Amino acid sequence: MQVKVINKSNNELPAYQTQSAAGLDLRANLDEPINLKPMQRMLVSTGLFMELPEGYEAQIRPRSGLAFKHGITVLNSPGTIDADYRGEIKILLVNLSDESFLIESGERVAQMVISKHEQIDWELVETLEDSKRSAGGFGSTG
Ligand SMILES: O=c1ccn([C@H]2C[C@H](O)[C@@H](COP(=O)(O)OP(=O)(O)OP(=O)(O)O)O2)c(=O)[nH]1
Ligand SMILES: [Mg+2]
Repeated sequence: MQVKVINKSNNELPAYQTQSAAGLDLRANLDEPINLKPMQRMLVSTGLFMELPEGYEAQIRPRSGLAFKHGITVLNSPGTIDADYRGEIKILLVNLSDESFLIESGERVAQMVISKHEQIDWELVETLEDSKRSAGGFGSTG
């Protein structure tokens, strides 16, 4: 995959931490640490620019440990990176705890899953084929 990295303080590419991990951990790439106050949201730089292959997307997701221990999550989770996006990958973090959280440059603050996806063409019809579920939703199965 084509990747351009503009690093401020570290030059590690996002990496899978274990052999079969789905997510590549993303590191904050900062001039100076960010102190994220309770309920504050902030766009965090990664220094990464990518060229995803056509038909692929990347999702920016929270790290469970940060969410559990510190209430730090990705506000727009999962963030969507389009294949034609050429700008810097940014992470929209929010602090849902009642304590400030210090983000240092190089810290792994989120993860990115790269997946194949489809694009559809609409075909307008008058009626849809019925199914056992039909229009039942929102707990209709009990
Ligand atoms: O967490 C994210 C989400 C998005 N993006 C970048 C890549 C993506 O391709 C672009 C647009 O994202 P999205 O479509 O979610 O935002 P929008 O509010 O619909 O903006 P736009 O009008 O630019 O599509 O912003 C990020 O860097 N991080
Ligand atoms: Mg959009």
